[in-house]
Amino acid sequence: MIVLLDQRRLPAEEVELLCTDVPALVEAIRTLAVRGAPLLGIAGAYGVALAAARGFDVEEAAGLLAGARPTAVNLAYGVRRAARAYEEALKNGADGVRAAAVALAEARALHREDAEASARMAAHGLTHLEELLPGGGYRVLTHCNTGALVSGGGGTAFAVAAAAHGAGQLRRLWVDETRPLLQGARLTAYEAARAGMAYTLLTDNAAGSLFAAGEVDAVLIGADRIAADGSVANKVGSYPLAVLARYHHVPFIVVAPTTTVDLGTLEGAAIEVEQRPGHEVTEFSAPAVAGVTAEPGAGAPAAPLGTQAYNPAFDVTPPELVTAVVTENGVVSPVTRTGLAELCAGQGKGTGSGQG
Ligand SMILES: CSC[C@H]1O[C@H](OP(=O)(O)O)[C@H](O)[C@@H]1O
Repeated sequence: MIVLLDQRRLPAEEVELLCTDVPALVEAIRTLAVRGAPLLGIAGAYGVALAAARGFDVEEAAGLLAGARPTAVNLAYGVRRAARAYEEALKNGADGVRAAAVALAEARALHREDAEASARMAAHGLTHLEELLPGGGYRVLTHCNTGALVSGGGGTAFAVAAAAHGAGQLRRLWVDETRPLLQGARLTAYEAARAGMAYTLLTDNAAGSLFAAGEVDAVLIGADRIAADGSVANKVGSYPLAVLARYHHVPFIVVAPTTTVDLGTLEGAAIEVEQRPGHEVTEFSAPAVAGVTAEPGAGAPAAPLGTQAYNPAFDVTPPELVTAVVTENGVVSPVTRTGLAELCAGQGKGTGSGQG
C-alpha cells in the first residue's frame, strides 16, 4: 500500500490517500493528489514495487504509471528504474518476493537521493543568489509549487527560497496563485506559512505590474522536463514570466534535479505538453481542485455551459530566456548543452562553463 498526502485537499485539510493498487495510484497521479516532477518519479517507483509485491504484471503496471502524465520526465525515469531493478533481480535468479523487495529498495534509494538532491540544490541556489544579489534583502517571485510537496526532501525552487529565508536574505516571497489548479495559492502559500516566510499571494496576471514596479529581484521556478538544449517545460505561465524577467533584467532561475534533465529530448519543441480537461478552467470547485476529480459540471460554472477551454498544464521556455539552471551537481549559467551534460555527468561544480 502507498500512503500519500492528498494534495487536492490542501490547504483546508491534511488527508491521507491510501493507494492499494496501481490503478488507484495512476488515478492519484492523473488528478494531482500526488504531483510535482521529482515526487512523481518517486511515486512511480513505489508503484512498480507495489505491483511486484501484489503479483501484478510489472511491465503492464510500469506502462500505466509512466503514461499517467507525459511531461514530467521524472515519472518515466522513476518507473523505469524500479522496473529494471525488478527485472534484473529476476534475471539473476531471484523469486518474485525477492525481486519485489529489490524494486522497493530501488524506490527507497530514489526517494533518499531526491531528498539529498533537494538539500544540495538549496545550497547551490543560495550561493548563486548571493552572487547575483549580494547583501540579501531580495524579493523572489515563484510560480506553481516546488516545495516538499513535490519532492523526497525540501523541494526544488522553494527549497532555495527557504534556504534564503533561513539565511535572513529573503525579504519577500511573491506567490503566483497559478491558475487553474491553484498550486501556488493552495500549496506554496501553505508551505510558506509553515516556514514562517513573509509571503504575498498574487493572481498570475498581476506579476507584470510587480516587475514594472521593480518589486521582483529574482524568479525561482521548478521544471518538469529540461531538454538537452536547455529548454524548460514547467507549469503554464512560466514562459510569460521568463519574458517579463528578460524585459525587466531580472534573473530567471530554474531549479531542478538532474533527474529532470532529459538529454534524450534534444529541444523544447519535442517536449510533450500535457493538455488537461477544459472543466478545470470553466468551473470553480471547492476545494479548489475538486474539479480535477469531479466530472464536468460538478463545479460552479466560471463560464457559459459548453464553453471550450484551452488548458495546457505546462509551457516551454527557450534556453536564451533562462538565466541559470541550478541542480544538485551545481549551476549552469548561461544554459548550454555542454553545461547541462556536464552537470548530468556530475562534473559540474559551481557555475558550469560549458559551451553550447
Ligand atoms: C519541481 S516539480 C514541480 C513542478 O510540477 C508542477 O506541475 P504539477 O503541479 O502539474 O505537477 C509544476 O510544473 C512545478 O514547477
